[in-house]
Amino acid sequence: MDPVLSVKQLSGGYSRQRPILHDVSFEMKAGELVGLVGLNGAGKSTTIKHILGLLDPFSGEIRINGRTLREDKTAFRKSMAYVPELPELYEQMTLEEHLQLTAMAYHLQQDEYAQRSSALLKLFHMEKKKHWFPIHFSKGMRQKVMIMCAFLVRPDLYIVDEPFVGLDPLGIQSLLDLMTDMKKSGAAILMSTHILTTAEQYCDRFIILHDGRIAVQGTLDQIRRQFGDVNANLHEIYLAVARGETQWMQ
Ligand SMILES: Nc1ncnc2c1ncn2[C@@H]1O[C@H](COP(=O)(O)OP(=O)(O)OP(=O)(O)O)[C@@H](O)[C@H]1O
Repeated sequence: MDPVLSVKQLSGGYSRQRPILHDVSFEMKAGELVGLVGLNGAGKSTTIKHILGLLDPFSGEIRINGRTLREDKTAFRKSMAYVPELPELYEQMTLEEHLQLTAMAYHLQQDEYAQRSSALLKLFHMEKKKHWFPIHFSKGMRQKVMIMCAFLVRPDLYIVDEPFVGLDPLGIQSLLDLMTDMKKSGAAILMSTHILTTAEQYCDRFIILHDGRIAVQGTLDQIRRQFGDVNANLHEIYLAVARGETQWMQ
C-alpha cells in the first residue's frame, strides 16, 4: 500500500542561502499517528509548511497519496486538513458559517455536513455557540473552531500543529478521542507537540527533529533500543538529543 504521506530527502526553508531543513525523509501510513517533536526552532513548523505546499522544496519531494502538489494541486490539497498552532478565523463569520464554508470548499454532501457538524459541536461543547462571532471566543474556543473545521472534512491526512497548549483538559481529551477515532477509520495524523507525556501515550511513532535534521525516528521501542535503554521515556531521549548527546545515533 502506498504511504499517505511521503517526504523524501527534503531540503528547504525560507531562503536558498540559508536552508533550514536538511535531507528530511519519512513516510506515514494510513491509520498512523506520528508525533513530530523537537526544540524551539528545530524545524517542525517549517516541515509542516512544506507539506502544506506553502514553501517549495529546494530539493527532494513531498507526495500525498502518491502525488506531488505540482502533479495535482486540487487532489493534493483536498487530501489533507490542517489545524494551525495559532487559530486564523474570519472575524465577520459565525462559528457555524466557518463550518459551512469548510464544507463547501471540500464539497461535502449536505447530510454528511449535518451529521458531522452536530457531532463535533457536541463533542467540543460548542452547540450553544454556533451563532457566535470569533470576537466573543476565548483562545481555546478559537482553536476548537479550527479543529472542528479540519475534522469535519475527514481527509486522508491531518496535520496538527501543537494542539494542546490553548485547550482545557476536556478539550484536549475530546481532541485525543477524535484523533483516535479518525486513526481507526484509516486517517494518518502528523502532530507536532512539546507535550511529550501525551505524545508518548498516543503516538504510534515519533520523529525527533534537531537543527533541521531528523535525529531519530521510529516507534518508542525502536528509539529506546537505539538509545540503549529499553526503559527510557521519550522525555529522556529527547533531552539527550537536545543536549547533543548523539553518540548512540547511527
Ligand atoms: N518566516 C520565516 N522566515 C525566516 N526564517 C524562519 C521563518 N520562520 C521560522 N524561521 C526559522 O526557521 C527555523 C526553524 O523554525 P520553525 O518555526 O520551523 O521551528 P519549530 O520547530 O516549529 O519551533 P517551535 O517549537 O518554536 O514552534 C528557525 O531557525 C527560525 O528562525
